[in-house]
Amino acid sequence: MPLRTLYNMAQNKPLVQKLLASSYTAATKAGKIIRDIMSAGELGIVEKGINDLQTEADRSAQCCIISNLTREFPKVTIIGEEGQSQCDLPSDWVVPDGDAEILGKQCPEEYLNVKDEDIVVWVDPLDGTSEYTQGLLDHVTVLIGLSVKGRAVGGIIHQPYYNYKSVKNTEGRTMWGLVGMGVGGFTPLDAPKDKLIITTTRSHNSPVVVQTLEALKPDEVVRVGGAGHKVLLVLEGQAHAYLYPSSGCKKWDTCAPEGILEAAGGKLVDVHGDHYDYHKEVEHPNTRGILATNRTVDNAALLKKIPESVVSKFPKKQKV
Ligand SMILES: Nc1ncnc2c1ncn2[C@@H]1O[C@H](COP(=O)(O)O)[C@@H](O)[C@H]1OP(=O)(O)O
Ligand SMILES: [Mg+2]
Repeated sequence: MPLRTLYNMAQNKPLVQKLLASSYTAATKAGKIIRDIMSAGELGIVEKGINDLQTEADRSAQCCIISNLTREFPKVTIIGEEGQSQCDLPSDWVVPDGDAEILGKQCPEEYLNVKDEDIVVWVDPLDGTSEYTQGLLDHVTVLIGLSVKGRAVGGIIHQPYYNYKSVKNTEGRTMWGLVGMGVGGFTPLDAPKDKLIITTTRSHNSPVVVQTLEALKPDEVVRVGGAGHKVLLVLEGQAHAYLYPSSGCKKWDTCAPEGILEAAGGKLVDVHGDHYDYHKEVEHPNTRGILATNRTVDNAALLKKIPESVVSKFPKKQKV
């Protein structure tokens, strides 16, 4: 599409739709940066905490996403995993346009009057950092989540190494979702009937995770890295549920996955069945654990199988 046409199209669109479209192109560019840094071989690994790494790819991908979005949406709050420090955006990391497919959609009515101050964007520039450093590249995702008035309503999951084992020089894939508008870049699928497949952490295991899995008696446990990757397995029916009874994940790990999953008819809640809040003052850790389910799964029925001795370890959401 000619650039001028795309520009005019974007001008007339509501803020949430423009943000989603620009997040799509920013996440895709961040994926290219992540692949380039891996190819160059200088990962620049820093230990942020116990079992918590950061690489040059995390830093550069965040620089690309936050700088591009801040340039276009200076009044929107954007919170990134790697802090808020400003960076100089190289000219070839600038993404001038949003995604044309998203901009071409009809925006649901509920977003028409959403203002800058109603939105918080949660950015995980590289989810699955330990797996990235270990060469488990298909576990890596770039996550940009959109929350409106505290609820996760949509976002982008970009998988920079999608099919990299079979496709030479893969450019990855970029998936989007917005509650009320639908999803794109992938096909949501039902989980298989008559069995239970649960995906959970591979790099942050704990006795509570093991105890909970035993109680749910799954037919199969799929241990992979990254919150984004695990929710993709749920979205595409390769797992019925993503279970993580732990407080390790943060808001930037779950905002985009939750928004896209809910746009596809699934659900992501804490171990008590409550949604997380994503407003700008909220604490970053998801201290109440996670259960995300495929659109065909009865989330509440699965929650009931989590033993009370596990559920009681997690605080309940404070009602306001
Ligand atoms: N204990 C923890 N410390 C730091 N990050 C964690 C922890 N547990 C989970 N995470 C984050 O949540 C994501 C999902 O966890 P897991 O892969 O263990 O299921 C991880 O990719 C990691 O994000 P990141 O890789 O962006 O630091
Ligand atoms: Mg993460």
